[in-house]
Amino acid sequence: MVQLLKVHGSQNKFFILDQTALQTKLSQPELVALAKHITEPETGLLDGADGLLVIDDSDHPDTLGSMQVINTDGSIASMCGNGLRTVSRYLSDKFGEDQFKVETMDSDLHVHREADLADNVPTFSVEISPVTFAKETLPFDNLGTDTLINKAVPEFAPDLKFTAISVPNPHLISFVDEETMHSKTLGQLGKMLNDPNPYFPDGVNVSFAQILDHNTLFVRTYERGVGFTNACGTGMSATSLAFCLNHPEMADFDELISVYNPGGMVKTRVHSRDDTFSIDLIGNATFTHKIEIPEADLHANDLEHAQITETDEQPAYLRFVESLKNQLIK
Ligand SMILES: N[C@H](CCC[C@H](N)C(=O)O)C(=O)O
Repeated sequence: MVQLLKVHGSQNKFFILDQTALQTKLSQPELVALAKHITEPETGLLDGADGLLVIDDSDHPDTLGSMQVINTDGSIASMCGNGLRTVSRYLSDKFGEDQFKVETMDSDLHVHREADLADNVPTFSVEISPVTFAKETLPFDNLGTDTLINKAVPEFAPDLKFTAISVPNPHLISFVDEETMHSKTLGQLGKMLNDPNPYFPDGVNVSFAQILDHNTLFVRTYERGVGFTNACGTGMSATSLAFCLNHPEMADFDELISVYNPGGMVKTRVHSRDDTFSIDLIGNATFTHKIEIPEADLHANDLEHAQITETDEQPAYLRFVESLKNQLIK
């Protein structure tokens, strides 16, 4: 029997599979097939999820493992901020370390355990980097510019300004008012830029942000390869950087920024050192279910015999979200 986990960061939900626990690791096609199946709301497990996080060994210095990110459509992402917090907790529990690195597609990222955000809400801080604005790194094209920083793009939306950042997965960000936040614009733009289009050939995660107060945002994201999620860790991180760059009167580098989202809240801290940026993403790493399944069934992508045990962490997380509402209302 093999154990998988169902986890979330700000209720951006994932399944975690640790390849090192298998007699025979799943092949890449088997991993992609499993990701597309297990995350399906109807035919998957536990009403599905926003992706599959695959943990494996790493021989890089100071790392305790590697993370691969597979979206619900089977596409591979170079990074996942909410997911990396849950992978960090898994590796921390497995090896008894609280500060280490995790190998990801583009770089080995520093992670460490933080004090719990609330009772029974385990919390981690993860490094989001490398950060670039160059169009080749997203990639984007046909926008008449090599970098897109707080610029109008009428082709996207008539009266919004946009910022494009890769962290290193691709993000397109716009600061909007309440009415625009709750309009159909985000969904329409997210779909347009993730269907075949002349601007983002690999697609892009699209985030709308509302400035609530000094160092305080609300962010909603339409994710590449997934669609709307409760939160997008790399999206909230990239948006925090855009916040510091585009609204310096409302946001401070090196200070904690509270980023509320439909799934809860995370904190970010944006660092700028001689023209390179990185972001600390701090938030919950909640494990909601343990799943036991025969290894052969995993290879066969057969979920019929999965045995599921719920943990006591989701009620604790919901109490944390409830406490936020009181904070926000003040
Ligand atoms: N959909 C993203 C990957 C997951 C990122 C998100 N879930 C996060 O927490 O950063 C992409 O294709 O770039």
